[in-house]
Amino acid sequence: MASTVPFVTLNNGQKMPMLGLGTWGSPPGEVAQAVKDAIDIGYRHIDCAHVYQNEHEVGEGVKAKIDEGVVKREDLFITSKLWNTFHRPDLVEGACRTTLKNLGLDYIDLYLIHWPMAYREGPELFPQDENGKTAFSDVDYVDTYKALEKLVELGLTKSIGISNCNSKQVERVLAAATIKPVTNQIECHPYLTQSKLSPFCTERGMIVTAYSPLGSPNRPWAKPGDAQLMEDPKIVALAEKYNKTPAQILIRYQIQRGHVVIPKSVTKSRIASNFEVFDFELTKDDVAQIDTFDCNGRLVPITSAAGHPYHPFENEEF
Ligand SMILES: NC(=O)C1=CN([C@@H]2O[C@H](COP(=O)(O)OP(=O)(O)OC[C@H]3O[C@@H](n4cnc5c(N)ncnc54)[C@H](OP(=O)(O)O)[C@@H]3O)[C@@H](O)[C@H]2O)C=CC1
Ligand SMILES: O=C1CO[C@H](CO)[C@@H](O)[C@@H]1O
Repeated sequence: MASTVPFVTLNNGQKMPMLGLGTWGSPPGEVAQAVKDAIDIGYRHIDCAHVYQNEHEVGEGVKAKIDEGVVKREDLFITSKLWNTFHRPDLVEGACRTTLKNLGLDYIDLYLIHWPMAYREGPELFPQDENGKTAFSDVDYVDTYKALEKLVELGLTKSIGISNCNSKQVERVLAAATIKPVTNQIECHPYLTQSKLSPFCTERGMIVTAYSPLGSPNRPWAKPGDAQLMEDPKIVALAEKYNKTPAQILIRYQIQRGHVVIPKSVTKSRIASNFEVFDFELTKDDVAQIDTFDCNGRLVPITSAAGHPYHPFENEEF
């Protein structure tokens, strides 16, 4: 029998498992099996997105485990995200229904605005102008958020939230929200600890979901010679101290900060070992030491959207 994961209670009372399976870059032909393995191991939370272009296969994995009777739909917490080309309020419901169709579900548990920047509406996920630059749209993410609220009323998603929003953007959404965002899903790991944005969100009743917690070694723009978080001697030393793997230290670090964490893997042994993080505790001093590794080392800077008026990491306070 698989072990269970602790939950956080969201600001609407919904329970969210603190550990989930990431699916960005999980390839066709592998991701359905990864989802099935994860559910067998005990994962109950899957992080998806339309732009990952694999929701159909994620859904196959989920369906297989529901059909086998391993889990019921209500045991699972499935997140998806609205891509940047669907921010115009009249496109939001259709985009969510497409995701539901791909996943083979009647509802999702959480729907996020993936980024605050809107891109030109149309069939391409990464539209470009005549100069090869990302083509923007001027839709305000607050208007998009108001359209997400309607999805809750329609029963298409239980909760809604935001992703990649800086503190000013969080404030703007909160000021307009009738239904509060439950989370801000943001990059978080020892090289980018989010020491200001994390408490800023939690003080406002929003959970932080930490993405790229292992340092996203397979991000497509990684260059040879880039620092590898899991190979950092300071993390390796902590792993040796606790007789754990570097990945387990990095996942546990997030959990002890009260963050939800969504490491990605398509490797069964790693999916399993990444789950073995509830049988040990980092000392307060070790958490504080990891906090000092921050070097503003952002791994997902979305430079392709440079110059967008809503780019969250340009001229941000935090
Ligand atoms: N909201 C947003 O804008 C974003 C959200 N995300 C979400 O967060 C998830 C996680 O972030 P992501 O950037 O994918 O990166 P992670 O930090 O989770 O790293 C994933 C990589 O680490 C490898 N890995 C996993 N476990 C281990 C292990 N125990 N030992 C060694 N290597 C390991 C995986 O390899 P392998 O699969 O081959 O085992 C994969 O290459 C995403 O998949 C996505 O769901 C991510 C980025 C942006
Ligand atoms: O979640 C993410 C990973 O994939 C996207 C691009 O393909 C990123 O923009 C995004 O942050």
